[in-house]
Amino acid sequence: MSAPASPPEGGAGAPGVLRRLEAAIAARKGADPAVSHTAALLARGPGKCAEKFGEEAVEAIVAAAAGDRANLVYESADVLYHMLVMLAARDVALDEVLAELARREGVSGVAEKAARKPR
Ligand SMILES: N=c1c2ncn([C@@H]3O[C@H](COP(=O)(O)OP(=O)(O)OP(=O)(O)O)[C@@H](O)[C@H]3O)c2ncn1[C@@H]1O[C@H](COP(=O)(O)O)[C@@H](O)[C@H]1O
Repeated sequence: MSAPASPPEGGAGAPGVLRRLEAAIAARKGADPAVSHTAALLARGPGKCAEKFGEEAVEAIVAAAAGDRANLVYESADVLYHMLVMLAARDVALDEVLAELARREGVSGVAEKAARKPR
């Protein structure tokens, strides 16, 4: 019997911490908003979750523009958490996003943009 084909190096999966965070967020759906920040956010609806993601992204942008490395790391963690909450609010799995990234692997952004332009 021949050996199974090797998966692409590194695979297309999320690191454990992102997987655990996605599961924690999913588990908070319908939980008591008084004891869970995630539940409180989800209870306010997908629009509010998207708005919070935008606010956190701006905070990361400010840190990056200021060259505040420590704050950029901190705010980027907030961005990732709030992105997962926003996705959960719309029932989009992290795997769907990762599959899109995997699909793009090896496709130059410059070539992709050129292909989109009308001929
Ligand atoms: N990773 C996070 C995480 N990152 C940031 N935050 C919270 O996100 C909030 C962002 O602060 P803001 O002041 O911007 O938001 P806010 O307090 O809603 O203020 P307003 O804008 O509403 O005035 C803070 O309360 C942070 O504690 C997080 N809350 C939860 N998690 C993860 O989610 C898990 C479940 O948390 P709970 O849902 O709270 O049980 C935790 O174990 C963590 O792993």
